Amino acid sequence: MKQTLYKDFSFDSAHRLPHVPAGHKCGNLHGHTFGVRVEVTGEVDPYTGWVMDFADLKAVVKPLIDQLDHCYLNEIEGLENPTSEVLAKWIWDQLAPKLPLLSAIWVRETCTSGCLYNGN
Ligand SMILES: Nc1nc2c(c(=O)[nH]1)N=C([C@H](O)[C@H](O)COP(=O)(O)OP(=O)(O)OP(=O)(O)O)CN2
Ligand SMILES: [Zn+2]
Repeated sequence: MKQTLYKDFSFDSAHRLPHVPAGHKCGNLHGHTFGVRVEVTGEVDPYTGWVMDFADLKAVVKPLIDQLDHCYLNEIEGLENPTSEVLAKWIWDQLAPKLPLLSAIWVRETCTSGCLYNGN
């Protein structure tokens, strides 16, 4: 039986979107408390009753979140245009080699806006 687990993280950072039309508010430097949800999908081990330990998931993801926290995202290699879409794929690319069961990355920029990337 396969099931999907998730763990939520957040970080506070600044960004601006350099490719928006002139006058677009997101071309200005601004900040968000970004939300990141990391999902893994796999078989539930019949003995442990879990796909993987939430603590092990956190141990893999937290160092990356710490790298993004309190920084100017545009200065990070690969995040020169840090839309939610670019950020979700960037996070996927960083985590996939370390999390074989990775099945989705959610990035939330505001209470009402976000992005889902599942590696396709
Ligand atoms: N497809 C995308 N569109 C926008 C992105 C993005 O990453 N991908 N990003 C932004 C801005 O960064 C902006 O900070 C968030 O936009 P928005 O949801 O419009 O923010 P609001 O607070 O104005 O939203 P409300 O509708 O007031 O909740 C813009 N677009
Ligand atoms: Zn923004």
